[in-house]
Amino acid sequence: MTPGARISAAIEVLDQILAGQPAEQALLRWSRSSRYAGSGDRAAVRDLVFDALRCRNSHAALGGALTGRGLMIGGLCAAGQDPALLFTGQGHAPAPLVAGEGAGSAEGVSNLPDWIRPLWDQSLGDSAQAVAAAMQHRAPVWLRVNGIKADAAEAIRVLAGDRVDAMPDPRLATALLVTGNERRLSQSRAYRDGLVELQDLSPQLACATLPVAPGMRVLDYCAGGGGKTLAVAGRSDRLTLVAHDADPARMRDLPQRAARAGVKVRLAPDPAGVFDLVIADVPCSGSGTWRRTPDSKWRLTEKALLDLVALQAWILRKATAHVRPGGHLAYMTCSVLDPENDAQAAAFLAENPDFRQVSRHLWTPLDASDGFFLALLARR
Ligand SMILES: C[S@@+](CC[C@H](N)C(=O)[O-])C[C@H]1O[C@@H](n2cnc3c(N)ncnc32)[C@H](O)[C@@H]1O
Repeated sequence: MTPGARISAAIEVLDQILAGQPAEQALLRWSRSSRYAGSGDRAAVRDLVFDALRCRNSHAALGGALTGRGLMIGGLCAAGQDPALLFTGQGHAPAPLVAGEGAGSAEGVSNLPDWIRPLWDQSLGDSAQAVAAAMQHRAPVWLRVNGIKADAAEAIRVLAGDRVDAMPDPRLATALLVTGNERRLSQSRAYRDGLVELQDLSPQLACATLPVAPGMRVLDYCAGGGGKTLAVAGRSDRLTLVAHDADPARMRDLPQRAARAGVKVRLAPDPAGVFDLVIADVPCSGSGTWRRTPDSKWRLTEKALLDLVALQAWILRKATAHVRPGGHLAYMTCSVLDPENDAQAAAFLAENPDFRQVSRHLWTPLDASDGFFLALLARR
């Protein structure tokens, strides 16, 4: 596909998304109906669509309309390119610009939904603007080195054998930043053999602070794909790892991932007994990951956020029953919003005087990567 044809495709997909279709669904539909598009084309169209969603309001303002076409014109203007060079009407390129298109200004335009801005500012204080600005850019790809199988140097060497470039990070010995050929990763030997897993730096930093020691019993109460279970597994020997999720289908890939990582994880539809550490990586707004899922930024509603906060409180109540006296509860979200983070932890502590807060941390793109919150709570 020519660059112009890719823009036409992105316009088509964005129009579907603006009409209410989830981004992944709209992209899938387009790629199914566009068999001529190669993998490079599909990746390029996806990048154009996600870039536009990250900066939806400012690109619409620059382009002159909140439409697929307006967003693409605005995106080119924001990148300092002349849209007229690609909007030629030739071949599969979009039609030439008309008066007013590409002549707007994005001065003072925010790329957060209006209703969330006061909450964002209150939650992030002095860093609110800088974090919002960071959310307008693509997120880097991070890997976690599986300490059971390799160290960082070995993982980098094996990745390089498959022409995937990665570099270590001074903040964490197990974290690697992918610097080249990330699309080859899933086919690489380092990934297939379980030397590395995809995991953002911020949850890695959070998991690295959890109190884990040989022989401990750990329950991952909202295990999903098992990202946190596996991060903890790499930290110590002889751990008993139990994974639970209200929706067992979410744990579908966990046995295979665990086998690849060389660890044993027991899936528990109905966990019993008490544990030294219970991880509650609860469903949340995902506001810390809006660089990766910009569509969800525009889909989140006040009502949905309230529902999530209520669900988080309910899950905490259930998970608490599994924390042994003297044990820990690790409450995690990939959100930067206070009602899901400190306010939730404070409400829990007010209801549960037998718990105390040991520590809390909010990571953001300013000091780590995605927005991620951890409150570590100890049972007396
Ligand atoms: C943020 S995701 C977990 C991601 C996972 N820990 C990982 O690292 O891949 C939250 C999970 O909580 C699960 N969940 C929702 N309600 C729950 C409940 N009441 N009890 C336990 N898990 C629940 C969801 O099915 C979802 O898989």
